[in-house]
Amino acid sequence: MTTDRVTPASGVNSRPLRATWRDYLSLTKPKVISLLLWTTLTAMVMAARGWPGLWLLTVVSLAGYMSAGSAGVFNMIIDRDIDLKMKRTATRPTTSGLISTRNAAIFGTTLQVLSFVMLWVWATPLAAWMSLAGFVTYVVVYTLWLKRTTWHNIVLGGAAGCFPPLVGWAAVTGDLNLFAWFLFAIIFFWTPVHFWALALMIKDEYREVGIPMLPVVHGDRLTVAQIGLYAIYTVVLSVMPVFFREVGWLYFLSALGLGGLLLQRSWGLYRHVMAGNKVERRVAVPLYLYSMLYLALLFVAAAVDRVLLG
Ligand code: HEM
Ligand SMILES: CC(C)=CCC/C(C)=C/CC/C(C)=C/COP(=O)(O)OP(=O)(O)O
Repeated sequence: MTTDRVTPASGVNSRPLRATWRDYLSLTKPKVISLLLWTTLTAMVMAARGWPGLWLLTVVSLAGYMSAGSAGVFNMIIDRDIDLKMKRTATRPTTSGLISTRNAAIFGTTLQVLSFVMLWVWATPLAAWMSLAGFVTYVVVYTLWLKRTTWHNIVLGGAAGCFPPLVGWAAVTGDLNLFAWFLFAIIFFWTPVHFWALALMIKDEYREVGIPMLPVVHGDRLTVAQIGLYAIYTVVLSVMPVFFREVGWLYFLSALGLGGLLLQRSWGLYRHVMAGNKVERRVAVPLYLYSMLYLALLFVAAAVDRVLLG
């Protein structure tokens, strides 16, 4: 049973601990959201081919944060049993009982409802629907359904993280074009590279709690091969918008340069593991960290290109 209040484990001070706003904020996974929001805001600039306006940027940033944050809250409620057993997640307020399930659910619901209304009223209804679709995909498709049942969880459930650029695009134009769907697809193929590089390092924790992540189910070799494949898909897909004249040479060169580094790091990890070595942090961490820089810079390049050359 989770409670609203917990007492310090030491027992020295019996004063009950109360959750602060920082604890509630931590339920929203702020660091992950920073990159999700980055893809939303840069997509807005791409859609507007310029400055989308301070008001719209502010509304979408706030509402986007609240929607993705709400998804994080429900993910932490649903997963509190396994989060409790993994070192990385054991201290989350939902697992320690610092924030009760009921309070977390009220918080998450409030964020989602407010976000939907804000996007509907001050952006566009399609932006509100796209945001809700991201929420449902993360909470229902990924967390409730796929995460515990199949190693395809990341590829299919990862679609959740592809919605933020659609939210941004729809907020500016009221609809979605082919280029917006390219942005969706780039994140779709990027996600396995991002996550499996990390999963290789924390697979023992996933094994212990019975989560069928790819390295747990099929081992390191197949995982690095899949990472390499998805890195190739990502890079190929990232240059395709150029051939549809959606972006120009500035983006093209950036996508090739950034993509080249993604392939190089994936190849390094592949060779390391295929040579019979155990996965080491010094080869997996750089790929995991670079994957985030890659996505952030690729989206900047597309935005700058469409503003300057569009
Ligand atoms: C199925 C999809 C995804 C899974 C399973 C996943 C999983 C993870 C995990 C387990 C971490 C480690 C966080 C920690 O240390 O607590 C992480 C970090 C991160 N992820 Fe993802 N991720 C996914 C998609 C995304 C997407 C779509 C984005 C943004 C576009 C993203 C951005 C980040 C960022 C910025 C971090 C670093 C956070 C930090 O330093 O604490 N992730 N991800
Ligand atoms: C538009 C919109 C609302 C989109 C929402 C998309 C969203 C919140 C994506 C987050 C992806 C993510 C952090 C997955 C990790 O979950 P996990 O359960 O595997 O990680 P954990 O073990 O750290 O909890």
